[in-house]
Amino acid sequence: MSDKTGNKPIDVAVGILMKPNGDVLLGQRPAGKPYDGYWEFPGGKVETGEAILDALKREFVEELGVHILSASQWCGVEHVYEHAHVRLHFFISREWRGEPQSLEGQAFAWQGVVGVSPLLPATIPLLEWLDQLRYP
Ligand SMILES: Nc1nc2c([nH]c(=O)n2[C@@H]2O[C@H](COP(=O)(O)OP(=O)(O)OP(=O)(O)O)[C@@H](O)[C@H]2O)c(=O)[nH]1
Repeated sequence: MSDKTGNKPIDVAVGILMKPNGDVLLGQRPAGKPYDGYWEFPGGKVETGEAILDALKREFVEELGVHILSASQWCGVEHVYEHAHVRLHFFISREWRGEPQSLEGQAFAWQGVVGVSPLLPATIPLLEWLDQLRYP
């Protein structure tokens, strides 16, 4: 659905890498992007004609040098920011190849109980759902 300004949502593929102990990987948005310095799960915009899972895999290689081997679609969230109307497609991956590297100069951190802050507003509600999944 379009928002009040008639803008169509932008699809964004977002990945939650989850270790066997439940730790998840967060990254900090680099300088120059909207909400720079905010923490998020890695990912990015889906390109025209691209499958969402392919976008997820591409972003992880570009940003972190990580090859996602399998991922399951988890949930979707829509959010209207002042800069964009986004439709976030969250995936959970427990199988990947490679150690995350900071290829775009961003900070990243493995977190159990997520303690990094601030988080992107649309991502905040996810943490409670994620904890229900990780620590039932
Ligand atoms: N990756 C990611 N993006 C999120 C999350 N939560 C959330 O609201 N977003 C929003 O989704 C959009 C992602 O776009 P982006 O600017 O990071 O995408 P990109 O890497 O393709 O950027 P580019 O425009 O520089 O190519 C942003 O508007 C961001 O605010 C999240 O947890 N992870």
